[in-house]
Amino acid sequence: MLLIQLTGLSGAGKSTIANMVKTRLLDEGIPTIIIDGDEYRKTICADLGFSRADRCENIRRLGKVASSYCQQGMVAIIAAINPYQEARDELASLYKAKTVFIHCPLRVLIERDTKGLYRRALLDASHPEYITNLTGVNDPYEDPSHADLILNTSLSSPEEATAFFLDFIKKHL
Ligand SMILES: Nc1ncnc2c1ncn2[C@@H]1O[C@H](COP(=O)(O)OP(=O)(O)OP(=O)(O)O)[C@@H](O)[C@H]1O
Ligand SMILES: Nc1ncnc2c1ncn2[C@@H]1O[C@H](COP(=O)(O)OS(=O)(=O)O)[C@@H](O)[C@H]1O
Repeated sequence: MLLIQLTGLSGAGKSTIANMVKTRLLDEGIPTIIIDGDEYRKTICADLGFSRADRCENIRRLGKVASSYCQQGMVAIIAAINPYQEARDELASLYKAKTVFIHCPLRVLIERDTKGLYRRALLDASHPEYITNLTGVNDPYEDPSHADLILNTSLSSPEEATAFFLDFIKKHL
Protein backbone atom coordinates (compact mmCIF):
# COMPACT_ATOMS: atom_id res chain seq x y z
CA MET A 1 0.00 0.00 0.00
CA LEU A 2 2.61 2.56 1.09
CA LEU A 3 6.38 2.26 1.54
CA ILE A 4 8.09 4.77 3.79
CA GLN A 5 11.86 4.95 4.22
CA LEU A 6 13.00 6.69 7.36
CA THR A 7 16.51 8.11 7.41
CA GLY A 8 18.53 9.64 10.23
CA LEU A 9 21.47 9.13 12.55
CA SER A 10 21.62 6.41 15.20
CA GLY A 11 19.52 7.47 18.19
CA ALA A 12 17.57 10.11 16.25
CA GLY A 13 14.32 8.29 17.08
CA LYS A 14 13.50 6.23 13.98
CA SER A 15 12.48 3.05 15.83
CA THR A 16 10.72 4.95 18.62
CA ILE A 17 8.54 6.98 16.27
CA ALA A 18 7.95 4.07 13.87
CA ASN A 19 6.70 1.91 16.74
CA MET A 20 4.40 4.60 18.09
CA VAL A 21 2.95 5.23 14.62
CA LYS A 22 2.52 1.51 14.04
CA THR A 23 0.48 1.18 17.25
CA ARG A 24 -1.77 4.06 16.22
CA LEU A 25 -2.28 2.69 12.68
CA LEU A 26 -3.03 -0.83 13.95
CA ASP A 27 -5.59 0.65 16.36
CA GLU A 28 -7.31 2.10 13.31
CA GLY A 29 -7.22 -1.22 11.47
CA ILE A 30 -4.44 -0.22 9.05
CA PRO A 31 -1.98 -3.13 8.70
CA THR A 32 1.54 -1.85 9.32
CA ILE A 33 4.97 -3.42 9.56
CA ILE A 34 8.35 -2.01 10.55
CA ILE A 35 11.44 -3.23 8.73
CA ASP A 36 14.15 -2.37 11.25
CA GLY A 37 17.80 -2.23 10.16
CA ASP A 38 19.04 -3.45 13.55
CA GLU A 39 16.82 -6.53 13.38
CA TYR A 40 17.54 -7.49 9.75
CA ARG A 41 21.29 -7.10 10.34
CA LYS A 42 20.98 -10.19 12.58
CA THR A 43 19.38 -12.29 9.83
CA ILE A 44 19.23 -11.70 6.07
CA CYS A 45 21.73 -8.79 6.27
CA ALA A 46 24.12 -10.44 8.74
CA ASP A 47 26.82 -10.61 6.08
CA LEU A 48 26.86 -6.82 5.68
CA GLY A 49 29.09 -4.28 7.43
CA PHE A 50 29.11 -0.49 7.37
CA SER A 51 31.01 0.35 4.16
CA ARG A 52 29.16 2.48 1.61
CA ALA A 53 28.59 -0.56 -0.62
CA ASP A 54 27.29 -2.68 2.26
CA ARG A 55 24.97 0.02 3.57
CA CYS A 56 23.51 0.53 0.07
CA GLU A 57 23.04 -3.25 -0.30
CA ASN A 58 21.38 -3.31 3.14
CA ILE A 59 18.85 -0.68 2.03
CA ARG A 60 18.30 -2.53 -1.28
CA ARG A 61 17.39 -5.72 0.62
CA LEU A 62 15.21 -3.92 3.16
CA GLY A 63 13.46 -2.19 0.25
CA LYS A 64 12.71 -5.51 -1.42
CA VAL A 65 11.31 -6.98 1.81
CA ALA A 66 9.24 -3.85 2.48
CA SER A 67 7.84 -3.83 -1.06
CA SER A 68 6.55 -7.41 -0.64
CA TYR A 69 4.57 -6.32 2.41
CA CYS A 70 3.27 -3.27 0.52
CA GLN A 71 2.07 -5.50 -2.30
CA GLN A 72 0.00 -7.35 0.30
CA GLY A 73 -1.71 -4.11 1.24
CA MET A 74 0.37 -3.03 4.22
CA VAL A 75 2.07 0.19 5.24
CA ALA A 76 5.77 -0.76 5.45
CA ILE A 77 8.16 1.52 7.31
CA ILE A 78 11.91 0.99 6.88
CA ALA A 79 13.75 2.18 10.00
CA ALA A 80 17.45 2.26 9.12
CA ILE A 81 20.12 4.98 9.11
CA ASN A 82 19.95 4.88 5.31
CA PRO A 83 22.72 7.49 4.95
CA TYR A 84 23.22 7.67 1.17
CA GLN A 85 21.10 9.63 -1.30
CA GLU A 86 21.87 7.06 -4.01
CA ALA A 87 20.22 4.24 -1.98
CA ARG A 88 17.23 6.40 -1.03
CA ASP A 89 16.74 7.47 -4.66
CA GLU A 90 16.76 3.81 -5.72
CA LEU A 91 13.85 2.97 -3.37
CA ALA A 92 11.98 6.12 -4.37
CA SER A 93 12.29 5.18 -8.01
CA LEU A 94 11.65 1.41 -7.71
CA TYR A 95 8.83 1.49 -5.15
CA LYS A 96 7.67 5.13 -5.01
CA ALA A 97 8.97 5.13 -1.42
CA LYS A 98 8.34 8.30 0.59
CA THR A 99 11.37 9.62 2.48
CA VAL A 100 11.00 10.83 6.06
CA PHE A 101 14.06 12.49 7.60
CA ILE A 102 14.24 11.91 11.36
CA HIS A 103 16.58 14.74 12.15
CA CYS A 104 18.41 15.44 15.41
CA PRO A 105 21.57 17.52 15.88
CA LEU A 106 24.69 15.50 16.66
CA ARG A 107 25.26 17.31 19.98
CA VAL A 108 21.84 16.08 21.24
CA LEU A 109 22.59 12.54 20.04
CA ILE A 110 25.90 12.59 21.88
CA GLU A 111 24.00 13.59 25.04
CA ARG A 112 21.35 10.83 24.50
CA ASP A 113 23.87 8.16 23.49
CA THR A 114 21.40 5.37 24.33
CA LYS A 115 23.66 2.66 22.86
CA GLY A 116 27.00 4.16 23.96
CA LEU A 117 28.17 4.26 20.34
CA TYR A 118 28.94 8.01 20.23
CA ARG A 119 31.15 7.82 23.32
CA ARG A 120 33.11 5.02 21.68
CA ALA A 121 33.46 6.76 18.31
CA LEU A 122 34.76 9.90 20.04
CA LEU A 123 37.52 8.05 21.94
CA ASP A 124 41.12 8.23 20.87
CA ALA A 125 41.73 5.82 17.96
CA SER A 126 44.19 3.85 20.09
CA HIS A 127 41.57 3.12 22.77
CA PRO A 128 40.43 -0.54 22.79
CA GLU A 129 36.73 0.49 22.79
CA TYR A 130 37.13 2.92 19.87
CA ILE A 131 34.78 2.28 16.92
CA THR A 132 35.07 3.59 13.42
CA ASN A 133 32.39 4.01 10.73
CA LEU A 134 29.84 5.56 13.11
CA THR A 135 27.54 7.59 10.90
CA GLY A 136 27.76 11.32 11.60
CA VAL A 137 31.02 11.05 13.55
CA ASN A 138 33.56 9.18 11.47
CA ASP A 139 31.40 8.02 8.56
CA PRO A 140 29.32 10.12 6.15
CA TYR A 141 25.65 11.04 6.39
CA GLU A 142 24.15 12.72 3.33
CA ASP A 143 21.21 14.91 4.35
CA PRO A 144 18.19 14.02 2.18
CA SER A 145 18.00 16.45 -0.72
CA HIS A 146 14.24 16.12 -1.10
CA ALA A 147 12.66 14.54 1.96
CA ASP A 148 8.87 14.28 1.85
CA LEU A 149 8.72 15.03 5.59
CA ILE A 150 11.28 16.23 8.16
CA LEU A 151 10.79 15.59 11.88
CA ASN A 152 13.26 17.22 14.26
CA THR A 153 13.28 15.16 17.46
CA SER A 154 15.28 17.77 19.38
CA LEU A 155 12.32 20.14 18.93
CA SER A 156 9.32 17.75 18.99
CA SER A 157 8.47 15.19 21.66
CA PRO A 158 7.98 11.57 20.49
CA GLU A 159 4.20 12.14 20.77
CA GLU A 160 4.32 15.33 18.66
CA ALA A 161 6.57 13.75 16.04
CA THR A 162 4.23 10.72 15.92
CA ALA A 163 1.22 12.98 15.34
CA PHE A 164 2.95 14.75 12.40
CA PHE A 165 4.02 11.42 10.94
CA LEU A 166 0.54 9.90 11.30
CA ASP A 167 -0.98 12.88 9.55
CA PHE A 168 1.54 12.51 6.72
CA ILE A 169 0.81 8.78 6.29
CA LYS A 170 -2.95 9.33 6.16
CA LYS A 171 -2.52 11.92 3.42
CA HIS A 172 -0.63 9.37 1.31
CA LEU A 173 -2.80 6.28 1.82
N1 LIG B 1 11.47 13.47 20.35
C1 LIG B 1 11.95 12.23 20.37
N2 LIG B 1 11.59 11.36 19.41
C2 LIG B 1 12.07 10.10 19.42
N3 LIG B 1 12.92 9.61 20.35
C3 LIG B 1 13.32 10.45 21.33
C4 LIG B 1 12.86 11.79 21.38
N4 LIG B 1 13.41 12.39 22.45
C5 LIG B 1 14.17 11.46 23.04
N5 LIG B 1 14.13 10.29 22.39
C6 LIG B 1 14.86 9.06 22.81
O1 LIG B 1 15.90 8.86 21.86
C7 LIG B 1 16.11 7.47 21.67
C8 LIG B 1 15.95 7.13 20.21
O2 LIG B 1 16.29 5.77 20.00
P1 LIG B 1 15.83 4.96 18.73
O3 LIG B 1 16.28 3.55 18.93
O4 LIG B 1 14.39 5.20 18.45
O5 LIG B 1 16.71 5.66 17.61
P2 LIG B 1 17.02 5.14 16.15
O6 LIG B 1 17.03 6.34 15.27
O7 LIG B 1 16.08 4.03 15.78
O8 LIG B 1 18.50 4.58 16.31
P3 LIG B 1 19.30 3.38 15.60
O9 LIG B 1 19.62 3.81 14.21
O10 LIG B 1 20.52 3.23 16.45
O11 LIG B 1 18.42 2.14 15.64
C9 LIG B 1 15.11 6.72 22.55
O12 LIG B 1 15.74 6.37 23.76
C10 LIG B 1 14.02 7.79 22.77
O13 LIG B 1 13.34 7.60 23.99
N1 LIG C 1 29.71 1.93 12.94
C1 LIG C 1 28.39 1.94 12.99
N2 LIG C 1 27.70 2.90 12.29
C2 LIG C 1 26.36 2.91 12.35
N3 LIG C 1 25.62 2.04 13.07
C3 LIG C 1 26.27 1.08 13.76
C4 LIG C 1 27.66 1.00 13.74
N4 LIG C 1 28.03 -0.06 14.52
C5 LIG C 1 26.90 -0.61 14.99
N5 LIG C 1 25.83 0.08 14.55
C6 LIG C 1 24.43 -0.30 14.84
O1 LIG C 1 23.84 -0.66 13.60
C7 LIG C 1 22.64 0.03 13.40
C8 LIG C 1 22.64 0.67 12.01
O2 LIG C 1 22.20 -0.25 11.09
P1 LIG C 1 21.35 0.21 9.84
O3 LIG C 1 20.26 1.10 10.28
O4 LIG C 1 21.00 -1.05 9.12
O5 LIG C 1 22.44 1.07 9.04
S1 LIG C 1 22.49 1.48 7.50
O6 LIG C 1 23.49 2.55 7.46
O7 LIG C 1 22.88 0.31 6.73
O8 LIG C 1 21.13 1.97 7.13
C9 LIG C 1 22.54 1.12 14.46
O9 LIG C 1 21.31 0.92 15.09
C10 LIG C 1 23.63 0.84 15.43
O10 LIG C 1 23.10 0.38 16.63
